[in-house]
Amino acid sequence: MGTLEISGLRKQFGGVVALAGVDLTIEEGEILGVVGPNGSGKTTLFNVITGVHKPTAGRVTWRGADITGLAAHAISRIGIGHTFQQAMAFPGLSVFENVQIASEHCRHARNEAYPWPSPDALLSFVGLQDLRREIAGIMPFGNLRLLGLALALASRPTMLLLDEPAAGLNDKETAKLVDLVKQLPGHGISVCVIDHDMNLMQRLCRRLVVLDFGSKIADGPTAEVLNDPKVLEVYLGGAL
Ligand SMILES: Nc1ncnc2c1ncn2[C@@H]1O[C@H](COP(=O)(O)OP(=O)(O)OP(=O)(O)O)[C@@H](O)[C@H]1O
Repeated sequence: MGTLEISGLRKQFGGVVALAGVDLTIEEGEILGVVGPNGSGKTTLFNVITGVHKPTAGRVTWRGADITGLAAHAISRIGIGHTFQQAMAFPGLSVFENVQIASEHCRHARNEAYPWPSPDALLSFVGLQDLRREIAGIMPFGNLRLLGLALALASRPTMLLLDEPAAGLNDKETAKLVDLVKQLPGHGISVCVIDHDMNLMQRLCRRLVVLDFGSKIADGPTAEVLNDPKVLEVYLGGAL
């Protein structure tokens, strides 16, 4: 049994079918990648898992418990954290104050294996300890992304959903992010990541899922999925 199991997940916005009945398992300790063309349902999948949207049909279970349709704060409390495409820091506060507030807010979340006992420990993990007094709103974009990761980790998750974590980062910043994310399973945090960057996905994920028009069209080892003729044809127009 996986940590997070999704079955028959469907989400419609009026006449638009964003998810057309998706089955998906995220295993303990893995870094799973979800890819697909624009509009294929990736962000909707995250939004339904994290309680931003209620599904039209289907079921989400977490360690065997039905969590379908729970509110976002309840999903966060059981240990499913997420980052946003846009960094969600308080712009007028310092890096340290942002992480302190997030840590304080989530201090009752249960995660016995949580490895960062203080905001400074978290800042040290993401490499922002020397910038702890910087005002978040005037930080360069790459550092803001790292702060976004620290804020997500402050919720003491045992699973983290990352939505396009490397968008807008340069090669050096991306390498740093890859290094950090790859360490997460070793800290007891499973990861599911959405991104368009296949190079990034190959470096991060052993398993890839491909969505197309709200349906899963492939699920397996990354190299196999990227050579699947169906994926090449439907997702990449025949050439990767
Ligand atoms: N809140 C909403 N209201 C109406 N339609 C929506 C809403 N959110 C998503 N959709 C539609 O659902 C479909 C799936 O969108 P979604 O954002 O999940 O795709 P995506 O794979 O994340 O795309 P991208 O790669 O461009 O971020 C699209 O047709 C989109 O227009």
